[in-house]
Amino acid sequence: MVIDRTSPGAPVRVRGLVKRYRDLIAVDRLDLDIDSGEIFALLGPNGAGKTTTTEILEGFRRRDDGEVSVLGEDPQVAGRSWRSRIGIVLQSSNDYAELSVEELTRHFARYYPRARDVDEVIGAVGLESKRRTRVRALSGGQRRRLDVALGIIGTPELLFLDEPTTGFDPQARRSFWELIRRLRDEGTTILLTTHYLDEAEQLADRVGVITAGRLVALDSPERLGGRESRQARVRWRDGEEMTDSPTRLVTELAGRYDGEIPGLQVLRPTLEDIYLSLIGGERDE
Ligand SMILES: Nc1ncnc2c1ncn2[C@@H]1O[C@H](COP(=O)(O)OP(=O)(O)OP(=O)(O)O)[C@@H](O)[C@H]1O
Repeated sequence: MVIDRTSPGAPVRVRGLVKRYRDLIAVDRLDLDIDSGEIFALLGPNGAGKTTTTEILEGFRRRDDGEVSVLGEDPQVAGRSWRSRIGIVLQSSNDYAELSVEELTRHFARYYPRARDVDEVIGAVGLESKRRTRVRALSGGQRRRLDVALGIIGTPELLFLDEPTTGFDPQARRSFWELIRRLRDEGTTILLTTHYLDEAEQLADRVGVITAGRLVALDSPERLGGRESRQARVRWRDGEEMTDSPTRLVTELAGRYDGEIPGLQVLRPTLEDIYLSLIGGERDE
């Protein structure tokens, strides 16, 4: 199914967003644009303001200042039809312990004017074999997958994913990533918050890093924080060197060893290395 977009312009546009909790400034004049059809990952340490920001975008929290437009409307006043165009992965399934996977998914589908096919969605999250199982008998990771199913059943134009793969086994994460890419390819815009940097690397078209309620970096995972121009670490059995030109060093080493360089590794900074340097963390090699 391909999304038919009714609102022109960026699906998410935030200008000067401020949110205070008493004397704590949780979001501090944040500007953010999320483009149509992209996967945008919002990263930041615990307490950085990610949940506050997403919940303001979802219309669940009020802001103190700034402008927010989500699918062309102000989430603070937007109504039911707007809500049916966004998807949120909540931990909803826990509230329906006695329903089966299929019953619950069908139940949610009825709320949406453009619901996806129930069987297709259950298949997409890999729960076919649990179709008739009650929610209370699902494992933690299976429940989370069901939550994802409930978040996408309405064919949302904009999907919010808050730490979606917590508790997934590695295989389930891989197939979840595939599903998310497929949704993006169909035209869904996705806002992802995650503490898994490999997930952001795998999925995100762009990454924004926030600390203390402010956006401190914004770029593609490959370019974030000048990543592509950082030095590489060349490591081999007998040594290690930081260099701007790893190819030249490796060629030289190959000559030195007359062929295979024992234990050769060329290491570029990972997204996690870059992230930690951006938020001021240090990491031992
Ligand atoms: N309802 C609230 N009342 C008071 N303070 C709050 C409330 N919600 C959040 N905060 C504070 O606002 C700041 C931002 O919290 P938020 O939940 O947005 O962070 P986060 O980036 O989502 O963190 P995490 O990665 O831990 O989920 C924190 O210092 C938090 O203690």
